[in-house]
Amino acid sequence: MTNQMITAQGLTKTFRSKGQTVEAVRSLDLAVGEGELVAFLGPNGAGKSTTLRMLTTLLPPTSGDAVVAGCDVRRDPAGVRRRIGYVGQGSSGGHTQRVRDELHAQGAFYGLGRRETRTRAAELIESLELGQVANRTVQSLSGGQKRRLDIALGLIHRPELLFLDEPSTGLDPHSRANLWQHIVELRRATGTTIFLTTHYLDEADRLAERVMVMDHGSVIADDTAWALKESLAGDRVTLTFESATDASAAAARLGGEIDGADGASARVVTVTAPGGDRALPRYIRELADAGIDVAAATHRQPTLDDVFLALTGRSLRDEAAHAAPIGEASEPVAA
Ligand SMILES: Nc1ncnc2c1ncn2[C@@H]1O[C@H](COP(=O)(O)OP(=O)(O)OP(=O)(O)O)[C@@H](O)[C@H]1O
Repeated sequence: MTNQMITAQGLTKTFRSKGQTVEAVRSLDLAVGEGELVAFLGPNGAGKSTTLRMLTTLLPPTSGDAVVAGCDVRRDPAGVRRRIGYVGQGSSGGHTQRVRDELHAQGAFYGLGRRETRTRAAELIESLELGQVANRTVQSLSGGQKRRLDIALGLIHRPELLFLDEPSTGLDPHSRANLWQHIVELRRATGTTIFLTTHYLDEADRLAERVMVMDHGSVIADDTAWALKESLAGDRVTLTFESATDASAAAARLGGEIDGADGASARVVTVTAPGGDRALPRYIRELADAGIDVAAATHRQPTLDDVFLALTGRSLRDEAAHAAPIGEASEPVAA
C-alpha cells in the first residue's frame, strides 16, 4: 500500500469578520499518497488556498486534524515546514538580490551547511534552467523565470512534498508550458509528491494523476480526470438540422437537448453520450431511417469544465471570468 503523504479529517476553517462568518473550508477529508501529483480545482473563493495554508501550517484550522509528511499540523508545525516546500501565489519579484544569492539565503534559512547549500543551488539552477540568469537580480527576471526561481526556492531543502498555489497563473502559454515541463521532469527525477491548485483546467487534465474539485469549501469530486469525465460528463454530440421541427423530433428521439428557443440555435441539438465518436454515425442512421436529415454534426470529448457543470450546474470558466477581484475578502478578526 502507498504511504500517505497528506491526510486530513474534518479540516475546517471559519473566518469571522465584521459580524459575518465565512466557512472557507468545511469538514474536509483528504488523502494524498507518496509520489502523487494532485491538482486542486475550483472557482475563486472555493477554499483552495485556505486548505493549502492550513496544510502548510500558515493558518491554524478552526477544527479538524491533518498529518502532512508524517507530522501533525497542530502539534508539530515546525516538523511539517522542515519536510515540505511551499510556493505561494505571490512571486519572488522585486528583490535586488541576485538569483544565486537568493537560493543561498534560502538554503541557510533551512539550516543547510554552506557547501551543501551551494551544491544544491547549483543543481536547481541547472535543472530549472536558470543558469543564464543566475547572476542577475531577481527583479530583472521575466514572469516565467521568476516562477521557476520560486520553485527552486521551494525545493532547496529537498522536501518530500511540494505545495504549489497557482504556479502558472499570469504566465503566457509558452512560459506555462515550459514551467510545467520543469515540474514534470523534477518529479520524474525525484519522486516528489506535488499538491497544487490551478485555474487552468487543461493543465490539470493533462498533467495531474488525480483531480480534486472543490466548491463552497467542500471537495465535491476526487478521481482521475479521465474517470471524472467518463462518469460525470460523457461525450458531446452536436447535430444541426434544416428546421426547428426536425431538431425537436431528433431531440425527442435521441434524448438530446435543443440549444435555444429560436433562431439558428433552435435547429441545434446536443446529445450527451459515452463513446460519442461511435454514437454519431448510429444517430445519423437512426434519424435517416425516421426521415430526418442531419445537416451538420460534430463530436467533442468532455472537459473538466463539463464535469464541474455536471456537478454544480455552473461553468468553472464563467465563474473565473466573473469572480470578485482578489483583495475583496474582508480582514479576519478571529481565525
Ligand atoms: N483572511 C481572510 N479573512 C476573511 N475571509 C477570508 C480570508 N481568506 C479567505 N477568506 C474567504 O474564504 C473563502 C475561501 O477563500 P480562498 O482564498 O481559500 O479561495 P480559493 O479557492 O483559493 O480562491 P482563489 O482561486 O481566488 O485563490 C473566500 O470566501 C474568501 O473570501
